Amino acid sequence: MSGVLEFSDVSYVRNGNRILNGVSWSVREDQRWVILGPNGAGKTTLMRLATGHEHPTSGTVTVLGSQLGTVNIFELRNRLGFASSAQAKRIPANETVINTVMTAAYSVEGRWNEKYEDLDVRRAERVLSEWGLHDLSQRTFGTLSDGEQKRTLIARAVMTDPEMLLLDEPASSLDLGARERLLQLLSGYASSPTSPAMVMVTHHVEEIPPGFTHALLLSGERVIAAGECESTLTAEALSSTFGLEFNLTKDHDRYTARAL
Ligand SMILES: Nc1ncnc2c1ncn2[C@@H]1O[C@H](COP(=O)(O)OP(=O)(O)OP(=O)(O)O)[C@@H](O)[C@H]1O
Repeated sequence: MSGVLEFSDVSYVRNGNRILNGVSWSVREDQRWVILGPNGAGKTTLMRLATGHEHPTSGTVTVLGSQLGTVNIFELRNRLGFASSAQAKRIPANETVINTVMTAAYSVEGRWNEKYEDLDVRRAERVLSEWGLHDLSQRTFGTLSDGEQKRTLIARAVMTDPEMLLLDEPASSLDLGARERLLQLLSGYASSPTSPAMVMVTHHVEEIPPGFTHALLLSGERVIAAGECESTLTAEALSSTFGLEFNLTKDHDRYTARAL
C-alpha cells in the first residue's frame, strides 16, 4: 500500500506563534486516521497543511506523492475530498442539495454556467443516496438542519472520487440521533476497501466511527502519540494529551472516556 500523506519534521509558525513543532506523520491509502487534541492544539492547522491551504514554516509535507511547494496546488487539491464547517459558510444558502454536491466536479461552490454531463448527475444522485440525502436533493442548502448540511458536505467531498478524504469535526454540534446516523455512515464508508484514505478531526473519542484504524494525539504543538488505535488510544495517552486523568473503555468498537 502506498503513502498518501507524509509530514516530515514539520513546524508551523503563524504571527510569531509556534503552532506545530517537529511533526512527523504518515498516512497510507488503506488507513483511516482520527486526530484528537485539546482546543487550539493545531488540529485544523494540520488539516490545512494536508490540503495545501497552508505551507510548513520548516520541514516538508508530501501529499499524494507531491511535495507542497513544488506542485500546482489546485491540481493536487482536485484529487482530495475535504469537508469542514468553515466550508458550510461558503455554500450559497439558495443552492440546491444536488447542485451543492455536483458542483464539486468543477471545484466551485455555487452553480453558474458550468456544463455537467449525465455522468455527473448520475454520480451526484448515487452519492446523495449513499449519504441518506436522496429525498432532500431539491431542497436548498440554507434550509437543511446542521446534520443534513454536514452529510451534504461529505457527499460533496466524495463526489469526485478523492484519493484522500479529510473531515474536520464532521460530528460537531449534532444531536444524538444525527451524530449516530452520521457515525454509521462514516463507519460503513471507512470499512469499505474501495474507500480512500481518511483523516478525521474530532474532539471526542465517542465520535470515532468503527472502522477507523489509526489515531494521532496532538497537544502543546507536538504529537503525543500516533499509530494503530489499539495501541495509541490509551487512558495514559489521553491523560497526557488533555492534562486530566481519564478512564477509557471500548465496547462494540466504540470508545467512551470519563475523567477520574
Ligand atoms: N491567523 C492566526 N494567527 C495567529 N494564531 C493563529 C491563527 N490561526 C490560528 N491560530 C492559533 O493556532 C492555534 C491552533 O489553531 P487550530 O485552529 O489549528 O487548533 P485546533 O486544534 O483545530 O483548535 P479547536 O479544537 O479549538 O478547533 C491556536 O492557538 C490558534 O489561536
